[in-house]
Amino acid sequence: MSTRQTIHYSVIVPAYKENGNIRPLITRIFTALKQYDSPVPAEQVEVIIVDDNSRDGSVENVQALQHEGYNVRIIVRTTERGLSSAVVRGFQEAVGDNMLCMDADLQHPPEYVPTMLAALSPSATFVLGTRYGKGVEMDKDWPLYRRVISAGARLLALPLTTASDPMSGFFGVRKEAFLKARGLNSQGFKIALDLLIKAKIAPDAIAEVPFSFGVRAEGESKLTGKVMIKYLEQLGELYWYKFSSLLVVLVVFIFVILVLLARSFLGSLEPASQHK
Ligand SMILES: Nc1nc2c(ncn2[C@@H]2O[C@H](COP(=O)(O)OP(=O)(O)O[C@H]3O[C@H](CO)[C@@H](O)[C@H](O)[C@@H]3O)[C@@H](O)[C@H]2O)c(=O)[nH]1
Ligand SMILES: [Mg+2]
Repeated sequence: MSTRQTIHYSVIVPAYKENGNIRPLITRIFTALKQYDSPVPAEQVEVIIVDDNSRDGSVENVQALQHEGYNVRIIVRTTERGLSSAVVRGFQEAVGDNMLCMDADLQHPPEYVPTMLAALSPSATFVLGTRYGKGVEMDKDWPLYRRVISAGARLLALPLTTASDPMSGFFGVRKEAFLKARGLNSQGFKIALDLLIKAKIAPDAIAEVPFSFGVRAEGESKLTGKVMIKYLEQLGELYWYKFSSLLVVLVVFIFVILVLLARSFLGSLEPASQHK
């Protein structure tokens, strides 16, 4: 049995009404970790499900998995809701220094968990599962409207980060980098983007792991129009966060130029007034 001291890796799974997906998710994660070539030992990994009071049997399901020896626990929130804040809560509760976030619905392949966790290191403080890497593609069954939304959202984030897929919900971060982030936006869906900017992750500290984004195994997506509006609000906040100091410098620069121009203009008028 693992003790807190031996846990170096924490997998955080935000979940809302995902009972049907929990068992396959947990068993597939640990099966992958128990493979002989897994770069990460299964005994060093805990899984934390952050559930927003789904009351769909998820708690009982997790208890059954615990009895079978899986290192998984479930946090049930009753006063808060939302994907990003659930992820932040999971990161705060995590014992491991290497933390991974993944969806419950099996769209993020559990077989990638060992590679994603192993990609984190003191120099690679952020790992991003990317759907735009070499050799991968969105699942061919992904509806066109989702591809269009995803491409548009990605385009709007281009000025903010060099990461190829900052919209991804499959990502990891080192605890020390997470703790540096101030004022995380816990309203939206895009916690990875928020972290990349607010934890000031340098481009060369981002490891990217290409993966193919599957279709949801069970249940329904929670990506609604409201969530998309929240994303636009989040983008506005991040643009301000990142570029407001640049704006101040620009305004000061323009002001100095105007003062210099005014002085030289007034200077050019001076000899004429002296001849009067
Ligand atoms: N605790 C909690 N979990 C939530 C909530 N809303 C969603 N989740 C969980 O968050 C995960 C993703 O939710 P989905 O509803 O499956 O989202 P999606 O539309 O498939 O979006 C995914 O792909 C996007 C990229 O296109 C990602 O940006 C997004 O983060 C997510 O991974 C699932 O495990 C879901 O149960 C919530 O309010 N509370
Ligand atoms: Mg999904």
